[in-house]
Amino acid sequence: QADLEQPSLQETTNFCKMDKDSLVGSSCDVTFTEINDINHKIRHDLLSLVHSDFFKYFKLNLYKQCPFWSDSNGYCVNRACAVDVIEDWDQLPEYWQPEILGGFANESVSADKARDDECAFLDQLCDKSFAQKGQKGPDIEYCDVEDFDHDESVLVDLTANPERFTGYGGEQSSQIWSSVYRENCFSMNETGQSLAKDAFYRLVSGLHASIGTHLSNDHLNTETGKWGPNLELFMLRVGNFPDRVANIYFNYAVVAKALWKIQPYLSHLGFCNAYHEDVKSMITSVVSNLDSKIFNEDLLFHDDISSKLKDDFRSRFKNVTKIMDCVHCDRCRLWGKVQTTGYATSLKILFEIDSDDEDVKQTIVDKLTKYELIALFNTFDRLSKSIESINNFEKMYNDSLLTASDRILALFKGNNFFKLLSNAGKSLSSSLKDRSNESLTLENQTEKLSSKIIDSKKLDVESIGNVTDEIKTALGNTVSEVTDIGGVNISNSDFIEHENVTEESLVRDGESEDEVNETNITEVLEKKGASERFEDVIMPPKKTVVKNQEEVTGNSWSNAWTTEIGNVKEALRFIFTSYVDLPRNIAKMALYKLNNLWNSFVGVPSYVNDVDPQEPAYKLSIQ
Ligand SMILES: Cc1cc2nc3c(=O)[nH]c(=O)nc-3n(C[C@H](O)[C@H](O)[C@H](O)COP(=O)(O)OP(=O)(O)OC[C@H]3O[C@@H](n4cnc5c(N)ncnc54)[C@H](O)[C@@H]3O)c2cc1C
Repeated sequence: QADLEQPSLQETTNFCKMDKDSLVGSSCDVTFTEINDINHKIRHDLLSLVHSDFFKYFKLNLYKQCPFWSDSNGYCVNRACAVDVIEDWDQLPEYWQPEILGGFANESVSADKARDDECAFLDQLCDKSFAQKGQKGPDIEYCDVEDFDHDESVLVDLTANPERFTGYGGEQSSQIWSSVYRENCFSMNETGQSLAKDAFYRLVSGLHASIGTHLSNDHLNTETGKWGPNLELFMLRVGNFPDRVANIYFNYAVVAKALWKIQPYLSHLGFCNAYHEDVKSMITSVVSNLDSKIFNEDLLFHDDISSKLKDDFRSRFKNVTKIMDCVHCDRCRLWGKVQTTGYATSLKILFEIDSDDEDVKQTIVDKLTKYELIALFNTFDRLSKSIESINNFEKMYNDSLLTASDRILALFKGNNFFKLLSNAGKSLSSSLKDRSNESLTLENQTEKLSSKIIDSKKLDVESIGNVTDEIKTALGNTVSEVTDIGGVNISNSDFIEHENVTEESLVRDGESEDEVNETNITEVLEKKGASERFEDVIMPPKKTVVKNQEEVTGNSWSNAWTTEIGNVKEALRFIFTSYVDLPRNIAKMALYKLNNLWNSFVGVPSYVNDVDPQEPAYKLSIQ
């Protein structure tokens, strides 16, 4: 419900407002940017590591009863909630087979027996057993490590059951999350509690946010049936809440510090070198990029009083891991169990390996069960994947905020389009200058022509002056409309058909055919060689000179015939020239649109009127 009240993606800028150069937390001497850099370096090796045969199998009891309340209130029936457990032992690689490992002398051993001995078998996989518990000492466990050895436990290939959107939600998951957050109500009121309480909250919130990131990143698009990132969902669950994003980074720092801390003792362990030689080198290359300053665990529980707080912290976190047994969706339960076990292991390493005695440290690491180690590295991988996804989502988010003009700008910049456009602008402006010169010549010609007309026809001086002024204005605009925008010469006049200044326009502008002696105009133009000079001037078809009224009325059939033929010719000419003009018109339209976009981008009004000012160039005679 709270999510429904969230602002829409476009209304929020929280994602961008995060200061990535600030520290991840008061107990972390590392910035968000530094963690991004570390993650970038280790991502590949970490991924290979968790796909290795040692780290990809996890064992858990999927059918354990919820210890806190009756869980008969529902199951997740989606296919996506299901976990594919390993039932067919034969499908495992050869080196996992009992006979290869020498774990079972008798090949006829029953499948059940094999399952029972699975733990022993897995222990034999490595040079050193991770399952030795040693004698009972003080409780240093943050999760129930006995869980893995349960009769009903199943072996799961984590890579075959990715953590992603399952559709699990509603009251059931809400109940789980509120129980998890309720564990954060520490009863003690002592110094340091606020830091511990804060750390506890950040751990569970970071887990919650990391799960939210994965289900948004690997989300089922019900329309296309494809899995992929869903930015809108991510923003609703995580992206709009910088504190949630920060908590993922905090968890990353906590787990990374735990790995850094056990690094010297890991070298003592034989990680299945016989089967996967790279495992050790992959661990080294991941952990060697981590730094002790990434998280300072000493700030949390540093004196005797706080040891009580630590006990409280430990038992509360253990409860969180147990709450995972109440999750109805198996796939969610699997990953909830893996990750809470991973955090529990990190906390054990951080808060219990505090002795100065190297042997004690080594013993604690040696006592880590194989499943704790698997959970630890897989939890680190989950956080690493979350951080990678957050960075991808941020790119998607920024892209979604780009306006259309920004996109064009980015495109132009990326393709060095400005250079091209400026070159185009130069050639355009020079061609326009040429055209302007031609137009000025035309203006002179027209003026001379006008005076000729005045002389020859002794017409009203004023009306001819008007005609000339109109022509001048039209020609003047052609020159003045060359605008310089941001160093790019784009002429609006290019979008105006200035070829319009034709003999026909002279005729039209010069009032009626009666007043302007068309023959004289043509004669003058011919004398001046105008047709050579004004190559781009489209000459209208010669008008049919109507000689006298009698001929017209006397032969109306032939008149109609001539008109129809004229119309057909005109139509054919129109079709033909349309094809010829098509490429040029497309180019002009593109330039026109670009100019409009540019004008709106730089915030100036559009100079070009969308309405075509010209009269149609072709007119059919309808009688
Ligand atoms: C252990 C566990 C594992 C799960 N794994 C998966 C999975 O793999 N795939 C899958 O699709 N679903 C999974 N879910 C379900 C998923 O976490 C959500 O509960 C579900 O998608 C419904 O989401 P929601 O928007 O209703 O709010 P929820 O995520 O259920 O959150 C409830 C309330 O908690 C608050 N909140 C949300 N996130 C945070 C945060 N990071 N920090 C602090 N407060 C927060 C908000 O106020 C929110 O309204 C899992 C649930 C659990 C309990």
